[in-house]
Amino acid sequence: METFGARLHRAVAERGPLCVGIDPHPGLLTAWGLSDDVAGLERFCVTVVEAIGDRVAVVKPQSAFFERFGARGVGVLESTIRQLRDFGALTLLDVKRGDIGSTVAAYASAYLDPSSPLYVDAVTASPYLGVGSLAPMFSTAAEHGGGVFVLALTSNPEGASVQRAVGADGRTVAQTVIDEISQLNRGAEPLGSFGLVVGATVGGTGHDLGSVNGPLLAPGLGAQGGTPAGLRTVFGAALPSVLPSYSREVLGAGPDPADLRAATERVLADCRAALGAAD
Ligand SMILES: O=c1ccn([C@@H]2O[C@H](COP(=O)(O)O)[C@@H](O)[C@H]2O)c(=O)[nH]1
Repeated sequence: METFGARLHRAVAERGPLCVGIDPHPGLLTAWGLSDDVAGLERFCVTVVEAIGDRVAVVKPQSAFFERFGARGVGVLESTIRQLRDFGALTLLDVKRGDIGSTVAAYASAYLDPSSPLYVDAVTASPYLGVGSLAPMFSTAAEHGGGVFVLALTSNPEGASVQRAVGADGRTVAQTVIDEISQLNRGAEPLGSFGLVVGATVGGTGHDLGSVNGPLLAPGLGAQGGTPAGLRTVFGAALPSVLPSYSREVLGAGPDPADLRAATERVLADCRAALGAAD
């Protein structure tokens, strides 16, 4: 079975270093001329998937925007995930789960077990009950070729007070997370399956990302003010492992599929240039 790291490595080589988020904000539904209900949600998602699902390496639905419509919204999430798979995109569900280990095991079944209706290639996870509490996600991901992206240095300004707090061993909370994930990826080729979330907005933080050997998801580009040119300051030598992620910057170009594709091509070209990736 091919690991998530290997599948991601191949997808990025084929389609380029880009993740596009599906974040159906109420304001975007309105701007697209859609109703702020399940029918509008469904039309929004089908439009995005049909426009860019066959050309982006990773697509990241944001669970919150589906959950706000209850069971029917989650139904749309399920069908969106299935359609993305049919279009050949890797699916990363941004759901930021974390809990005590026995509950994390249930989250792992929900998202990383291929028999689940919400099965995706990878999820985001929160480490604030301890990275070790996420062990059931790591083991389920490893068993089924999935991936987990753990929050390290988030793009929002409030994150720093927790993530950059210094522990008794002199390391920040974020560096502890980085080091534990690096350990999980040790020896993996061509890339580990366990990633980190590091916002494109955080600037130079002095954290050592050089040994992660896994993907570094960089949200915060575009709408939150992060720029591809700024990625070098954030990631330094780890730049080749960065997976830049945009949501509103691309989605705001809709609803015309040609405009969504043009926005995707534009940000991809910017990211390739910033990462020094080949066309
Ligand atoms: O540190 C983080 C972690 C996750 N996100 C999520 O990414 C998108 C960003 O959307 P934009 O429209 O491109 O700002 C959104 O789903 C966040 O929940 C993040 O922004 N920062």
